[in-house]
Amino acid sequence: MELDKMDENDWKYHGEGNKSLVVSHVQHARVLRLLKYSTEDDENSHKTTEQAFRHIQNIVDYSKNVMKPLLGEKFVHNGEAVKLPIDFVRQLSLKVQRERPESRCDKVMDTFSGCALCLPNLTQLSSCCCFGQHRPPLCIEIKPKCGFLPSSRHVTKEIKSKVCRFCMHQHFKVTSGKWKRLSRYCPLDLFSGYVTTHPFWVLITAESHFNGGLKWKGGECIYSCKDDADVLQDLDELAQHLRPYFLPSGSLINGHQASKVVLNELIQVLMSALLSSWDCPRTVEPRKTHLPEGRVTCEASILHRDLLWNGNHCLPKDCVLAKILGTQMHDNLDIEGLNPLFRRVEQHLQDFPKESRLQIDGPYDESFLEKVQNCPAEDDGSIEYAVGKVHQYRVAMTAKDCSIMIAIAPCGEDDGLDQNLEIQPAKPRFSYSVSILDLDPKPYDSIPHQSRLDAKILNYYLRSTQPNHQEVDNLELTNPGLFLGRDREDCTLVFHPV
Ligand SMILES: O=P(O)(O)O[C@@H]1[C@@H](OP(=O)(O)O)[C@H](OP(=O)(O)O)[C@H](O)[C@H](OP(=O)(O)O)[C@H]1OP(=O)(O)O
Ligand SMILES: Nc1ncnc2c1ncn2[C@@H]1O[C@H](COP(=O)(O)OP(=O)(O)OP(=O)(O)O)[C@@H](O)[C@H]1O
Repeated sequence: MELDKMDENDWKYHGEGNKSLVVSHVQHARVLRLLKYSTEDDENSHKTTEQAFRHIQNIVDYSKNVMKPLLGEKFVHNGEAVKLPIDFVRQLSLKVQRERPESRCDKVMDTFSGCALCLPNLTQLSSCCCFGQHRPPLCIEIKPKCGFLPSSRHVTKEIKSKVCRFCMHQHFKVTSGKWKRLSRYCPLDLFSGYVTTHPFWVLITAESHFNGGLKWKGGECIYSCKDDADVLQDLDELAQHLRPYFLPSGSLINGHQASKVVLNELIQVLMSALLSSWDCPRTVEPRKTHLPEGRVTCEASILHRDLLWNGNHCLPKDCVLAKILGTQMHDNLDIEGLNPLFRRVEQHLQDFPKESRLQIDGPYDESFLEKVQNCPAEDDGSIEYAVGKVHQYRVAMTAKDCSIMIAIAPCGEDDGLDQNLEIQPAKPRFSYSVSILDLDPKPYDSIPHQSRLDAKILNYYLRSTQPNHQEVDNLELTNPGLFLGRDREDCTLVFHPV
């Protein structure tokens, strides 16, 4: 990429989240991730080039030096911070504006600093995998969210050890209007290690709202979740795109039946990608990560509880889900247990305002990772313990909010597969790559907000499911949310390690 010859016509809108907007190159497998600012946030919108560059460099350092060692070299692409010509950024901003979803337009793209994060386009496999193939790669993005129930002795509300945060939180989201309806996705189903197609069905259809459902073919978005969409019609359309990949050209199956077959094939590939032990030779039975008893079932999940209870709860060691779950579990005190430690750090910073060795806002280097990994097991009253726990909590928050991209491509017998695993769920054969994205550091000063949010989520959930509930806090509550539908049949498939 020649930074002095940037042309906005070479880039197109790709997607965005709460904090960044992403454009992809029309020819090369690169994306630029630009910062976004709230229109009301004057202070941030005028971040200087140096400040914005530092901010993006912090993201790179955090991905590279902290999240990559925790999540695995193979899954994380940290990218590089770049400075772009300001005219290019302004033209780009005008160009992409009409493509942006209305729900994201409460924020504007940063056109002041000229800084961005340049990353590989993870919706496209590296060329070696598609060698000799005419079909473009497919890609599915999912956002798994938090996959365990807290077991901390600091948790004061019993419901938190029964119903997972995602299932409780969605009642609040529906009530506040962020989501139009409840989803049947429960992260604990996905992370349970009990192999069933249910969470995958939910994830690849519109049922999961923003927690999945984005699909690309050759880098072009072919399907995204819409709140008001006709799910069945949309799925048939999606299946049309997928048909050439999963059904032989002469196949006579048509209509909904064909859609079901094709989507099931896709799910098999997804399951293999998410549950493959990447560090194990494929001929060896993968080692398993056993999940703590009693922490794997969420009472709000629609998956049959007896199935989960009878299951052997383990994820193949080193599969992407085990890596993410392990990192999420660095939050082992829960926000309730973290609060007093956060206050200890605050007090210390008040007493020693020039203190920088705690690395609250970085640098995110080996020494930061050391604080995360070598935090004392018991509270010895020290500032080291408190800051270690705060850092662990922030690392866990990042892992609870990351997304997974699974890019898959059909491959012929002789294709070079290099680092990508090859699987054979059915003919034809596929290769795939798995990446984890959105690994930004979560701000230290968002911890008090997390604490308030925790109480709010709990109250909304109890209020909407238990009419006689007494408030946990004196928060103002309105409109109880809806209840989960439990009418969906599930289909269980046997998973064979590859
Ligand atoms: O609090 P949550 O669990 O709703 O997560 C937020 C996400 O909502 P989600 O549930 O995925 O729809 C939210 O995603 P959306 O904007 O809803 O796509 C953000 O990722 C937010 O992180 P940040 O403030 O941008 O760093 C996320 O906030 P934190 O990870 O900082 O809590
Ligand atoms: N390297 C990449 N390759 C392809 N697509 C990407 C890449 N990085 C991000 N995207 C796309 O852009 C979207 C927004 O990026 P990202 O999730 O990093 O934004 P965010 O604002 O940090 O999100 P959040 O709302 O979680 O804070 C992603 O959901 C994904 O679809």
